[in-house]
Order: sequence, then C-alpha cells, then structure tokens
Amino acid sequence: MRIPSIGGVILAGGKSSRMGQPKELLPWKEGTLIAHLHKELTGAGLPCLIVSHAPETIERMGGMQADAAVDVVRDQVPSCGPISGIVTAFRLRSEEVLLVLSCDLPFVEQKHLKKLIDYAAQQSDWDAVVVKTGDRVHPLLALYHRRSQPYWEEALSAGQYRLMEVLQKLRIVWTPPDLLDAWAAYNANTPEEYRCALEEKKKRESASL
Ligand SMILES: Nc1nc2c(ncn2[C@@H]2O[C@H](COP(=O)(O)OP(=O)(O)OP(=O)(O)O)[C@@H](O)[C@H]2O)c(=O)[nH]1
Repeated sequence: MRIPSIGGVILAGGKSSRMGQPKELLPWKEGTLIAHLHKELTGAGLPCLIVSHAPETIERMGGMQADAAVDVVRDQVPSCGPISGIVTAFRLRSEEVLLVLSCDLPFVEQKHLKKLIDYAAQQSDWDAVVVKTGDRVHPLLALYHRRSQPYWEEALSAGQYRLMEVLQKLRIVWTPPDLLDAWAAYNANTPEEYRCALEEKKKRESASL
C-alpha cells in the first residue's frame, strides 16, 4: 500500500509508576530516552510529535537536537492512557499514517523504523501494522492509518481505554516475528528493566571495541 505521508509520535504522558520517575527522562546514550527516540525518528526522516503531560520539562531536559523539528504537546483529553496520546496525535497531525512509539524503547533505531515502514508499504488494506516479536505484540511500536482514527476517538469517548480492544476492531497486519528482534521492542518499565537495558548497552559497546 502506498504510504503518502508518515508522522512520528512519541507517547510520554504516562505515570511511570513502576519506574518511580519519568521514564522518558532517564539517562540514555548522550541524553535521555526521549531524546534517543526523537533522534531515531528524525534520522528515519519523520517529523516528530511528542504527546506528554509535561511539555515544558521535555523541552528543557530532553536534550533534543535544536535543529530538528519537534512539537511537544499535551493530551487533549488527559489521563486516559496511551489512547489519549494517539487521539491527540491524530487530531493535531495531518499525515496519512502515524508511527507511534512508547517512550520506553531504549533499543529502537532508525533501521528498525525503516524496516517497519518498508514492510508496511508492501502490505495492503491495513488500518494498523503492529510489531510482533516471538509471540509478544507491541501496539506502541506500530503504524496506524488515519482510517483507524474513528475507532480511537470512539474508544476515548466511551471510556474504553484498553489498546487491545481497539486493535480487535482494526484490520491489522502483524509483522512477522523475525522482522525486528526482541531487543528492538524491549520496554524499560521498571528500575530492574532499565538496569538490564544499561547492561545490554554496555555489552554492545564492549563488543564493538
Ligand atoms: N500521551 C499519553 N501517553 C501515555 C498516557 N499513559 C501512558 N502513556 C504512554 O504510553 C506508553 C505506555 O505506558 P505504560 O508503560 O503502560 O504506562 P505508564 O503510565 O507510562 O507507566 P506505569 O505507571 O508504570 O504503568 C508510555 O510511553 C507512556 O508514557 C497518557 O495518558 N497520555
């Protein structure tokens, strides 16, 4: 399916209660997790929208490249979980397709995003292309077509905030389990998972010396 335009979206409006501090602002590489994701999205040639509960903090602390385009906005309907962010992004952006990322993906790189986009372009008639690694699905590492917007809007108005329930209504293409490796979709939700990501990063750095 030809994809005329794609916008990148990072959801960073969660409570981070398991992490105990805002996950998106954890140190990562030369900056923060969110700056890393912003860099990978813009590196893949996509404009970037960040939907956050604390836009001022992100603009101040994110360490994002000053020259790259980024919009940081608040949820239009706050406190309803990732669906709030997805609806806000569809309302504010005009692209046909949104590449939606959670803010806690330390190992996502532009090569993964490009693979996902290339794969999606080869598929037809989808509302969503969602990453699957092994038997795990990753609805916040996914492409959503503007055709899916009414389903997100409807869920938000109905107070039904579970991503998987919306997904059940969409025409979904799941990526083949080997398109992206499990590390690419690894989420750091807890201090333990963040430590584990830091160890993996160190291993990779020493392997590349
Ligand atoms: N814009 C926006 N993003 C959200 C909201 N809730 C969660 N997210 C984002 O959605 C992604 C997945 O969120 P979770 O990890 O399930 O939830 P969380 O609230 O961040 O973390 P926990 O409190 O530990 O569950 C993260 O990138 C969150 O920042 C919200 O209300 N608005």
